[in-house]
Amino acid sequence: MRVRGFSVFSFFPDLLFIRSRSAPLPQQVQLDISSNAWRAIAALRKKQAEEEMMKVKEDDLFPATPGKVKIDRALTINRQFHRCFASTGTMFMWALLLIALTASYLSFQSFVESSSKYFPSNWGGMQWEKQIRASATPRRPGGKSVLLTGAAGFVGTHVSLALRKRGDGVVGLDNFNNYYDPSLKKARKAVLASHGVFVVEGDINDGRLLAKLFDAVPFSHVMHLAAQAGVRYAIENPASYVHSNIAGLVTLLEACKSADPQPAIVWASSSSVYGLNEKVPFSEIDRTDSPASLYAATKKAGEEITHTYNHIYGLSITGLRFFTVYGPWGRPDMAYFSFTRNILQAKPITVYRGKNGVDLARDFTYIDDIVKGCVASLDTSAKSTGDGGRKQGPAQYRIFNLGNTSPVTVPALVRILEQNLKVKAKIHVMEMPGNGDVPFTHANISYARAELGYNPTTNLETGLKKFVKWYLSYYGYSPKTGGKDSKNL
Ligand SMILES: O=C(O)[C@H]1O[C@H](OP(=O)(O)OP(=O)(O)OC[C@H]2O[C@@H](n3ccc(=O)[nH]c3=O)[C@H](O)[C@@H]2O)[C@H](O)[C@@H](O)[C@H]1O
Repeated sequence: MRVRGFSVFSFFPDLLFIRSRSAPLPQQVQLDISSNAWRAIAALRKKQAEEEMMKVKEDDLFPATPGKVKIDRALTINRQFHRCFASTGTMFMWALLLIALTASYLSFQSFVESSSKYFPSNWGGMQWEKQIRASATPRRPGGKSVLLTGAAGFVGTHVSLALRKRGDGVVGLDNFNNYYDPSLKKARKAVLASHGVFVVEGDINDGRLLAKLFDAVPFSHVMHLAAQAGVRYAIENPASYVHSNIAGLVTLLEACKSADPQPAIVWASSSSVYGLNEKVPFSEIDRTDSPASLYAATKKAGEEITHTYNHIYGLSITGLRFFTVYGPWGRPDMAYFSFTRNILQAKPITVYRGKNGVDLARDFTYIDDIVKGCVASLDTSAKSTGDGGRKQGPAQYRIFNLGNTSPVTVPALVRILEQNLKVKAKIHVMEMPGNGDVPFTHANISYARAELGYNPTTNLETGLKKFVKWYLSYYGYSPKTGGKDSKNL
């Protein structure tokens, strides 16, 4: 109880008074008490003795007889009130309580303010709402009104454009984070804007923003593509996967479940949920309980979480397991993209190899095929059955593989790039590090074929040719300068 050589009781003898009424003070504390404090205590004790005397007198004046019950009760309340506040010690306790309450209120206020600071509100206002509504309005009879998260991402941009081009209304949402070059995301946004798709800059974890969007527009569908992607980056930044792929997903589902009408939801899961599964090709009914990365684990968690919202709230859910999607406007963190950049800059590339020298293989799937699968999923999704946040009947729940059904090894991918770029790669081969990769992926797409009419038609040679063409034109690569005039390389 000592503060820098002083006793707290020296400053607040009432504290000691309160303490002394209940139990004797430890010797050390008693020694610390100044004579002023003792004088104050003596005065307080005298006052307390007088109060006790008063109490005895009142009890004598108003004995508890049947005829005087009313007066007794009133006086007793008065007396209790008096006792409660008369002692300075008790008053001190009330003051402490008041201070504590005020402090908790202020800290709550600052928590609320800091939460809204975390999600900068560069949204809202009449003009903003007008843009949202215009972008969400379909331009064909029976057109959909889609909220598309991750709209400035690779798959998000392509799906938004496809929907807009056929006359659906699309409002994009993207947080433009810096997982990879945000200028590429801004460039995609500009393309979308030129086609009349408005992209809101915001985070799927911002429940206020989501509520505002659903207030402004009765979205018929949500295409949820916002996520923390990348398998190996989860080693570096695990929290970002939990933030986007779990917390963000739940915040979005909460908004969807409360929306009126409830939208049907189509969202991006991943081939990585098959993890260490060795049965090929991977089928939707295969086990998915051995993820090899945190990314895979969060996508698997997403499948379970969406199932819960389907079961409890009647949300219509379609999960799409994408298989290593590639193409123009792609993701710079992916192998085909970073290999292209390095090959053009005459830098070495690292090609991982599996156990026993076996080449790694992926069921690389071209973006246009994926877009067709996404649009078909929206078109075949049933309505959600919930109303006013409550389920009114069973709702649709589906999961589809969207792959290409023809895996290609990573060295074969490099050879195709070399042919298209007309440059020989400097290849550094190393054993696959144990950081989340799986040796191969291979999709069985018969379910998607039957239900969605999904039919991938682009092989890796054709797809990479289109990618390289886009890459060279986007980055302004000129063979004459050896790429030295390229932007963002
Ligand atoms: O289908 C998915 O669910 C995932 O697909 C994608 O993951 P991956 O299949 O791992 O693609 P990607 O990184 O292009 O590596 C391709 C191959 O190159 C090998 N690889 C990679 C890098 C390198 O430097 N060297 C190398 O050999 C590497 O070992 C691998 O064998 C998405 O990124 C992911 O977000 C998710 O959607």
